Amino acid sequence: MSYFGEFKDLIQEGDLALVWISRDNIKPITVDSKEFFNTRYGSFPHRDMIGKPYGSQIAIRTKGSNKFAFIHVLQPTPELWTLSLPHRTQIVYTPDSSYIMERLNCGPNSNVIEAGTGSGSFSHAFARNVKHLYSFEFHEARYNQAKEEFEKHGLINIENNVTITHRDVCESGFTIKKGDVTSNQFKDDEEYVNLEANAIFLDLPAPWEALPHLDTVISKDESVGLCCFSPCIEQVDKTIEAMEKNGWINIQMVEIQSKQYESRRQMIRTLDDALERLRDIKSHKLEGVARRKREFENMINEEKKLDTNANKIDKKDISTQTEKPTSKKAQNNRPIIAKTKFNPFGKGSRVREGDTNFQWKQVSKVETEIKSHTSYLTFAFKTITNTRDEELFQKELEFTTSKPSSHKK
Ligand SMILES: C[S@@+](CC[C@H](N)C(=O)[O-])C[C@H]1O[C@@H](n2cnc3c(N)ncnc32)[C@H](O)[C@@H]1O
Repeated sequence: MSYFGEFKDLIQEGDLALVWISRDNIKPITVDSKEFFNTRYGSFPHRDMIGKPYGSQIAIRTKGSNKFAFIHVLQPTPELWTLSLPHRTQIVYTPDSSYIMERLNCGPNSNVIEAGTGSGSFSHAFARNVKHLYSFEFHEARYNQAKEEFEKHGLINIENNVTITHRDVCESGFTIKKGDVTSNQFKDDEEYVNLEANAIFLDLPAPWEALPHLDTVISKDESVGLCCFSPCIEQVDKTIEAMEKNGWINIQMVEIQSKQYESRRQMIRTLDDALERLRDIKSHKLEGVARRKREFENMINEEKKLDTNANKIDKKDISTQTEKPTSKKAQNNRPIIAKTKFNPFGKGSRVREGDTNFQWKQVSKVETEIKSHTSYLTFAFKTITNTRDEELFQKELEFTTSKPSSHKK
């Protein structure tokens, strides 16, 4: 089983762990007892994490204050990796990848082709769920980075359920043979890899160029699913044309719009509330005008008094005596206005959500920050061998007809 799919209880030296700072700030670390995880709130020693269960909260005292700063140390999963990985390209996020795997019937018997590998976001999700992933990337640096990462994460290991190949799939197709730049370990008598793919995912700028190469590497005896991931509708149009030309059927285009809803109560505001609010604003306005007038008159009076006194004192004392009323002083003279009672339109004292003195209705609030790379997903299916296996069919028929029907009385 791959490292990403292997659950462990305790954090250990050398582990790849994900540090959760906030929902949109998750950082990967390799646990090393001599290292620190630095944040703007302070440094978290890795040694404080070792031996603690995954999911633990680690706290430190913040610099120069008596407060605490917290992080949580989590075990990597494909979903968390997607949120924390170093981006080398645009990536596929979980709302899309989970839907695609479901539509392509991915499971423990699936052999999947993925092109291109990019940042390996989707590769991690595929690797956990399928029998074998064949991933292709034509950018040399990205191929090397992804290969190294897959090895480190245990995706390319003894069980070997991921193969990554350096290849331009539009030009050279998907066949993997001895001598190719690939992570595949060929046996002595092996010349080719028999891909027998039954699910294909193409995240390429021109999937219509790669599509004609698929027939030689897909499984012949079952329905094979294909999904092309393209941001522009013009690309979708070209892809559909190529799918139809190459015998792919049941073509359907889908776009995932992921939204999260939060259920909460909202106060019901009536017309009477609105009228009361308007009266409130009007009275505040009048109070304000009267107050400012009073403050101005006070200031003039103070100045007059000071002028009279100034005639009686020495010149050298002037600087200490001529202090005009400051705004602070004016503020101190301000009449204390009684705190307004709650108004249901915003300002005023706070009311706890659901307070039984008010009326509430149930609403849903949309969270806008869910990450998803908006692209069109074009699905199609193909079965190469459509001829009936007569022998198998007869056997099935005999078996079905020989069974006593549960409907017969
Ligand atoms: C958008 S990224 C894929 C992101 C990936 N699905 C993920 O979730 O991280 C597209 C990748 O396809 C690669 N690519 C583009 N054309 C290719 C081709 N003809 N053959 C192989 N890889 C190709 C690019 O180098 C790039 O890394």
